[in-house]
Amino acid sequence: MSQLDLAAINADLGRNAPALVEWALGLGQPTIVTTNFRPFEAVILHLVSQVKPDAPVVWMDNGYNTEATYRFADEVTKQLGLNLQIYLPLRSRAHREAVEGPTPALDDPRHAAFTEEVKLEPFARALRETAPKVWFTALRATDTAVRAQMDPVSINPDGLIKVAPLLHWSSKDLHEYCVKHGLPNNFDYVDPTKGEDNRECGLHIAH
Ligand SMILES: Nc1ncnc2c1ncn2[C@@H]1O[C@H](COP(=O)(O)OS(=O)(=O)O)[C@@H](OP(=O)(O)O)[C@H]1O
Repeated sequence: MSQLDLAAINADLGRNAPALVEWALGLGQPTIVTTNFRPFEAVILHLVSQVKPDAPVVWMDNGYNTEATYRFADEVTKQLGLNLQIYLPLRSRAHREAVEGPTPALDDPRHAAFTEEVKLEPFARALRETAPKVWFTALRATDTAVRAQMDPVSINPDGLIKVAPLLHWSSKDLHEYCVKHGLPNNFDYVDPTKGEDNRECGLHIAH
């Protein structure tokens, strides 16, 4: 993997999502797609599952999703026949809230531990158990300032190849893809670890 010419791959395929997906899957390496089932997630799930129907789709269900998100997760999983692998926090939401109360606010010192418990630890566990060499996300340059600086393909210090085929897509592009392919969408999405939009919670930065 160390021989990959990232600059050439990004230049040649970075703005061609289907070709980038084909290239990454063509490496023949263990692969995962992560999704939080936020708006437009059906696009990355469709792109990958069309080429590799059994690719593990990893979802950390933090227990705080909206009913619409749970319904969307079930609908898109069924429609695309996804190999969905759900990772849950080690403690239930009911247990946590009974002893610690509701979700801590962003400026609460307990917020970091909350994020670790409901998102980061389950993801670390998912990475250990699925041991991917290729990791697809639907990160977009417009999400945050950090993502605006990213390349569609990068390699983390552990050698994991991170692929973001939709990095340069607009919401209009994503919407049109959904319409063209008859894909469902979900706009009623909240992430309890983020108090505001455009905030990084450390999952993809840490990996
Ligand atoms: N709960 C959950 N389950 C599975 N995968 C998840 C989850 N939260 C984040 N992600 C993956 O990380 C991508 C970035 O999401 P976030 O912006 O929420 O996370 S972070 O700020 O990087 O921590 C996010 O981007 P998308 O691919 O667009 O969904 C996912 O790939």
